[in-house]
Amino acid sequence: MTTAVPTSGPTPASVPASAARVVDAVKLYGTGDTRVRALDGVSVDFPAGRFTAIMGPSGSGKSTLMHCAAGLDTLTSGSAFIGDTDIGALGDRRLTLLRRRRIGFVFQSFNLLPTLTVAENITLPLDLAGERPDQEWLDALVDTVGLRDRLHHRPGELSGGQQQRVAVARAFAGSPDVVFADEPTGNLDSRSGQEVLRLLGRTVRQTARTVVMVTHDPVAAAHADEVVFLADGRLVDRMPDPTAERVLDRFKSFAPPPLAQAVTA
Ligand SMILES: Nc1ncnc2c1ncn2[C@@H]1O[C@H](COP(=O)(O)OP(=O)(O)OP(=O)(O)O)[C@@H](O)[C@H]1O
Repeated sequence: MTTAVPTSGPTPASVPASAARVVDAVKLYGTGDTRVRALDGVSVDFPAGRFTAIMGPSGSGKSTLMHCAAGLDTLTSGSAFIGDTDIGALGDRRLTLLRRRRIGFVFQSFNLLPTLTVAENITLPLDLAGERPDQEWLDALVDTVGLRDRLHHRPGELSGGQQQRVAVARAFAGSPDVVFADEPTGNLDSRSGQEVLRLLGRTVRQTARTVVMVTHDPVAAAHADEVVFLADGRLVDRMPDPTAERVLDRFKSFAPPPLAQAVTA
């Protein structure tokens, strides 16, 4: 894989100390006996220019936190900000525009359009937003993800790892304030997963972009600059400069025994 990394490119629209944050976030699902408190008063900031991992046992609220922070879902109470923008105060149209222009997404299942080429998939969010791509930035991104010789292929002709690298390039193509990644290595073998994680880490460190990644994998979390831990819908710890071993140790103290064993296995 090519290791070139874009060093220039457009500056994100705004670069405050926090690329994203939630304040006193509460999210309830259901009503009555079936009511679930998925987020129970979480306040957390995701610093600009950093790679943050969200970890916690299954059901601890990781995906809910990410979805609410990214404006894909709404909080029951509390606030979510992208930069200085309170996304709860935006109407549907402005929220859609904000998601298109200031947020990138990487999902476990790649979510590429099979009929489009790699090049078309990478620029799709920009095309939808009616924006012209910054060609220099795109060129550098394509080199970073190592897919220059695949630009005219379709996703079905690529391996899972290559498809996820396309999804990473797509997420960064519009130079968003923050890229949210939900279990980005969940469908990959460990070697391809490591490549994607290194790619995320390199892009953050060498271009001052911001990534927030949900994972249940201590090895994946160790690629981040910091790990925030959730348990039962609450923020229970933060760990700067994580290693897989320290993350696993900390994780075991939050997870019920069967889960801790599953992660160790
Ligand atoms: N749409 C929903 N309706 C009802 N309950 C939900 C919904 N989405 C999530 N929940 C519940 O909210 C809690 C938190 O779920 P969430 O998916 O955020 O956890 P998670 O930490 O991401 O879990 P996992 O690691 O298993 O993906 C869980 O108890 C879950 O069952």
